[in-house]
Amino acid sequence: MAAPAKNKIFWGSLVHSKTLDELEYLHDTAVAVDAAGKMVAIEQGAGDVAKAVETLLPRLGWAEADVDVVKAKDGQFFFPGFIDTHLHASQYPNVGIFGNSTLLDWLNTYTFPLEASLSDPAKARKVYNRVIRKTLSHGTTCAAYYATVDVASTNLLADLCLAAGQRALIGRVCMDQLSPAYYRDESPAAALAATRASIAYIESVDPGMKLVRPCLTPRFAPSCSGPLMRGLGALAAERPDLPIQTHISENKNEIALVHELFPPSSTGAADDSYASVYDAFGLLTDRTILAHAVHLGEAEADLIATRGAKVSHCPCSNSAITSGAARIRWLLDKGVCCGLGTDMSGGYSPSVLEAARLAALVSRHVAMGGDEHAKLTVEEVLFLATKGGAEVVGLQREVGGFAVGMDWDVQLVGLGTVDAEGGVEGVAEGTEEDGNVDVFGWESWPDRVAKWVYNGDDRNTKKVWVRGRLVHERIHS
Ligand SMILES: Nc1nc2[nH]cnc2c(=O)[nH]1
Ligand SMILES: [Zn+2]
Repeated sequence: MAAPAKNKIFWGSLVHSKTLDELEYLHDTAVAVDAAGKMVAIEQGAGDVAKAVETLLPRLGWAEADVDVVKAKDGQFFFPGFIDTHLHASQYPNVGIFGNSTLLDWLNTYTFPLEASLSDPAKARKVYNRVIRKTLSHGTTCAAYYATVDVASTNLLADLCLAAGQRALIGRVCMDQLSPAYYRDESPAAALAATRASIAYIESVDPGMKLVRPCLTPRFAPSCSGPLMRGLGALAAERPDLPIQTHISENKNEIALVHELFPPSSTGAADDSYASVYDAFGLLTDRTILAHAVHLGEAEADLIATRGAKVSHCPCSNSAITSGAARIRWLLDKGVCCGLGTDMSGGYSPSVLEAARLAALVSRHVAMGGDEHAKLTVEEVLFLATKGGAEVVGLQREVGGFAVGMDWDVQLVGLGTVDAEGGVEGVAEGTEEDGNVDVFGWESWPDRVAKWVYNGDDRNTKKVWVRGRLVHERIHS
């Protein structure tokens, strides 16, 4: 049996987003985290870890023996865990396998056969365990997962997230049309019953939805009939505590298909936009996570902003399967809340840091198209990866930054050797385990963070906690 959770005090440098375009650097800072994983005190400027502990213990009424102290080495920093706002756990074995396909042929060729095969519980266990471990090792403390149509394996994903300690939204995929007969819900009623069954199971294994929560998941408009979307809209109204996730406007052929399948005369929508289809079925809400949003028109982007729906930007996937370049600055300027998604396996990388880097690069391609204002900074992509993502998944009060009352969902980042003190014991400077980022010691903190964003990887993610529980540690940390 696992040892009971203890109170903890973390000490060192902390970096997090203050606003979209500003990072805050807190040095010589101690954070007290109670046994439930909540930050209960933040103390700056004690001078060293011992003095910080000495100050905090009597104030909190904690005995020294009941507290674990975790000190970041010089040059290391605590950073909020990443939020992956869109990924398909069931597609993980296919990362990197997409050839020259685009969305609709990619789904039929690569994706549906793999997802269908995960109704084999042994295979699902293997795939889900791997994707959880891999994303944790890249600092993803919270993931908005799509599982498959199959209820049992969807429920298994929730079980495995709980066991590994990863915070997650778990979506049983709803789809009752336009996929092969071997992989779809039999009817709208069957899809709704299966969704309810999965919700009930996930609530039973994590009653307070402390770590995992069910997420209503109409795959995307083309694979859901009108009656299924209407039923899901009704369920969304019945359960205002549950998030909703789907795809929107990723690929031009997909959009043409939506126009064909859902003319406004069939839905009662105000116009023929993709967003209006979801809106007509009650699925465009402030709890809705819309992945991609690449080819939105002006009016539908305004509708998304008005409804308070959120966007998951997936630059790796949008580039890999040549969907297009999403205009994130344009969406942010409209007040649309955005986060980042790896969208495995449309995207090939499990890393939200990579997604941040690609968000910066794709924004430069948008800028090269004529809109200089489109460029996203290091500060902005890190905001999307953490605070923005937290709001996208509806957990902005719990995670995404450092504040009393929030949960300790945090990664410890260590860059290449800074000096004898900051280096990692047993790791020689410039070796593979030292990582891809070389820090010479004269860089400012913003420059170090920029080097991490552009050159970092999982070797820099030394430790990861969710709700105060250590859920990943590199051998050399
Ligand atoms: N990228 C991506 N887009 C989709 N649209 C519908 N299903 C999918 C999916 O699995 N991946
Ligand atoms: Zn997707």
